[in-house]
Amino acid sequence: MIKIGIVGGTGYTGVELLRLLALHEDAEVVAITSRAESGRRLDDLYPNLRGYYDLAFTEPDVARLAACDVVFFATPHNVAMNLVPELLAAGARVIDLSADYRIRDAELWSRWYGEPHASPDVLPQAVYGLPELNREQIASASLVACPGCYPTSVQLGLIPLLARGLVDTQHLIASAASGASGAGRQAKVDNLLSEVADSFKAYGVSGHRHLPEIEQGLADVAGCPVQLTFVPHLLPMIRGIHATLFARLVDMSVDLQALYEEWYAEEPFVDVLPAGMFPQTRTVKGANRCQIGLQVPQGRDTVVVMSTIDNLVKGASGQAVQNMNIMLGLPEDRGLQQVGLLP
Ligand SMILES: NC(=O)C1=CN([C@@H]2O[C@H](COP(=O)(O)OP(=O)(O)OC[C@H]3O[C@@H](n4cnc5c(N)ncnc54)[C@H](OP(=O)(O)O)[C@@H]3O)[C@@H](O)[C@H]2O)C=CC1
Ligand SMILES: CC(=O)N[C@@H](CCC(=O)OP(=O)(O)O)C(=O)O
Repeated sequence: MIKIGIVGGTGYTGVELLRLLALHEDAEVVAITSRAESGRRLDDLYPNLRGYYDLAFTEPDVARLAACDVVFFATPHNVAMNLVPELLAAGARVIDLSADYRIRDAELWSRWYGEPHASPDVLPQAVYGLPELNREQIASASLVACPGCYPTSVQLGLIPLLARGLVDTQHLIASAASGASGAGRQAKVDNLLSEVADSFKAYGVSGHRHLPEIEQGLADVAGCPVQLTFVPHLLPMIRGIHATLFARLVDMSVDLQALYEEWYAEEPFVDVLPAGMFPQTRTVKGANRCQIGLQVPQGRDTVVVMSTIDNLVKGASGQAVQNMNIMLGLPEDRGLQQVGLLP
């Protein structure tokens, strides 16, 4: 059995890791941390997990975590980057769900996150955990930086167009909407039911911290710098991201539907819908799946791609387990065979 530690076990991505790992036949969670709930049984806080775990939350203790084979960080940014060097030195493999190791350039990271990076020396070891791009490097990585939820949906939606050089790389647009669980479990006025329900709004229009992460990934695929206008929105629902992506075609000779179907044909967790069918957040809810639909309206020169994920699964904890499976040489879908919850 692979021994698993989770730092940040009370948050939404932490408890989603626990839900997925409860049915993973090769993994056993042996350490789970929370400073606020230290000493409390996890099935007391999360009764859906009764019968699956006999564990209580503990303080984050590096020695205890270092004894695990794999440590997940389901913490806000600025936590992993302080503890990871010691864990790597002890021989643990780390999967970080936060943003600490997603951006290769420490200065760029600190510009967007507003503080210096605590372990820039470790950054070159980190592999960006988008399996559809980096499967080989993930397999041998000691440190995997899981992508953010918006970056997963946007990159999976645009990769085939950029890899084939079919669109103008300087005028990409992503209009994306997320459910409220994307903001985490911490109490904030903005996430109260009466603030979120029955309304729809854009936020972070002047610059969201996922922008540099998305541009870094898309530039790698395109082989040149790209410019993206990225506008996130908050949707009055709990789970799900719907990204609508716009790009101007510079080559209109390619059958884009066929390109996407071929590009993702072997990918277990990306589903290209048939022509004329468009994805919904509810059909990927609870599943480690990205569903994509595309259209070139009126046959003009703009392609519109719609990409949906569950922010807590393919956008976070499911993708983290997918990365773990790849790192350990297990079948990639182990523990990840959930079907979307409809309705
Ligand atoms: N929610 C989402 O849809 C997605 C989230 N992410 C990223 O995943 C990470 C976790 O997100 P989410 O689960 O939503 O966050 P939550 O706010 O819901 O949970 C955060 C967890 O981290 C723990 N924690 C907070 N501060 C510290 C600290 N200084 N040291 C140790 N533990 C700490 C908290 O427990 P305690 O304070 O008791 O220790 C809690 O268990 C974040 O970096 C987020 O950006 C990525 C993709 C999607
Ligand atoms: C709805 C909502 O608030 N979503 C979050 C996305 C959180 C996330 O996935 O981001 P990191 O892992 O990069 O912190 C936001 O826009 O900040």
